[in-house]
Amino acid sequence: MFERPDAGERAILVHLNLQVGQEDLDELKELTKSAGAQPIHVVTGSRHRPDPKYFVGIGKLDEIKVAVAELQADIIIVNHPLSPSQERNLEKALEVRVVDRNGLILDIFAQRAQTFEGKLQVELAQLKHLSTRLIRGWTHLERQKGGIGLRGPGETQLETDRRLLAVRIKQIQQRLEKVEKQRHQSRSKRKKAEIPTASLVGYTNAGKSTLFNTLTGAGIYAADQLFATLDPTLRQLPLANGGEIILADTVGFIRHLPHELVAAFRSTLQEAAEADLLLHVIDAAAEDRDDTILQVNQVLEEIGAGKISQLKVFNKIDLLDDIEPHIDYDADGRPVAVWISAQSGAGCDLLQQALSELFASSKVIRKCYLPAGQAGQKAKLFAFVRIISDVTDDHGDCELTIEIDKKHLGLLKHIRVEAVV
Ligand SMILES: Nc1nc2c(ncn2[C@@H]2O[C@H](COP(=O)(O)OP(=O)(O)OP(=O)(O)O)[C@@H](O)[C@H]2O)c(=O)[nH]1
Repeated sequence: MFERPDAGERAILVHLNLQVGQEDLDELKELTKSAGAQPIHVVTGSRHRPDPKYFVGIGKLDEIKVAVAELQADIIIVNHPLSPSQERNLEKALEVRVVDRNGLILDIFAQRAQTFEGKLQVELAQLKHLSTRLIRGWTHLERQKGGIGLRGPGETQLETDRRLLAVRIKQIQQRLEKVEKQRHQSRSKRKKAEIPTASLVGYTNAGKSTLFNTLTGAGIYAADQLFATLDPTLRQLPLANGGEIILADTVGFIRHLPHELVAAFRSTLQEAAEADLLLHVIDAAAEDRDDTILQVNQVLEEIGAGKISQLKVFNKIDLLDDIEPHIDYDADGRPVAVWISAQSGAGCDLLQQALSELFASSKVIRKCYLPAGQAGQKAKLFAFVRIISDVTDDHGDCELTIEIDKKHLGLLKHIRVEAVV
């Protein structure tokens, strides 16, 4: 497993201007801090194409070597994906640990994951990342083995490591399958109960968890670090119109989220893909605000959630001078954006109002069958529903077509009911 950087680990960042696959240097600094390390120096350069052996050129390698010695760096973080052999060659040449951008993001995810499922997902992604980096003489698994019965007779170090990895990967996959099944079941139950779901999505650090907490009063971990949330958390949220929805907090998005992570978090992201509404939380004060909106929409496309309707939530307006909380409506009078501060709570009542408006049409038509002798049930129903038709036959059995608010559907649970489209 990865050893994660201890707090304050001194990191030199390496960032090249390449013709393709350009990454953002400021974001790398934020990611480094999120991992608990301290960016002490940046080495930049330009290359037409990465060097196959070291990723950087020989001249740049020397420059990094000098910086490592002078600044007593503990780790090099390269702002690009490295091949396993490039990572190894760099470590050998520089004699410090080298992590690429994907490894860094995996490390942050590993530190943040809080629930059982999140931890399993991260471990799986890490092991897969590691399995591509196993070579003869590689001793990262040294700590994990050595237990009696763990090493087979005549196995080389590499074979043992490979075998242990494969066993662990399989174990985790099996456990994840179980958890995913449970999540699927709980989603189907919610669907059956016709409780609409809204998922909070947004660029990492936009303020999703803070908003989730403000709206639902839950004590979820929110920190000024990227990716504070890795596990979706579900809460019931009563609306101003008397209805209710399920609110789901999801993992923070980021540009070029490593593919192994998208795969690892498939079930978590599925929560967003199956929502009735996406609350797209945006840091209104961020300089690259429009770009983050595009990046999030791109990830949503990738996970099959591109067509779900969105309510944009422009957050952190307390950091802007001239914006008061308000709702933006489209030409049809449908709320499309709400401007709020999740931290101070300003505008959260407007967000509630917008949600009530969006979920206002919660009435459904149902056909119910009441056997004779259940007049009491009928009287109860009359108080909550609009009766569209009421036919009683010779035996006293009754067939009713009713319009009922989704939130009162529970009243029908002891009666035979058919959905009427
Ligand atoms: N000034 C200000 N800061 C806010 C507001 N809302 C959230 N923050 C801060 O922004 C930072 C990120 O908030 P989170 O709620 O953790 O963000 P997130 O989108 O859940 O982050 P990830 O888990 O990384 O996806 C924290 O330091 C919050 O205190 C706000 O309305 N105003």
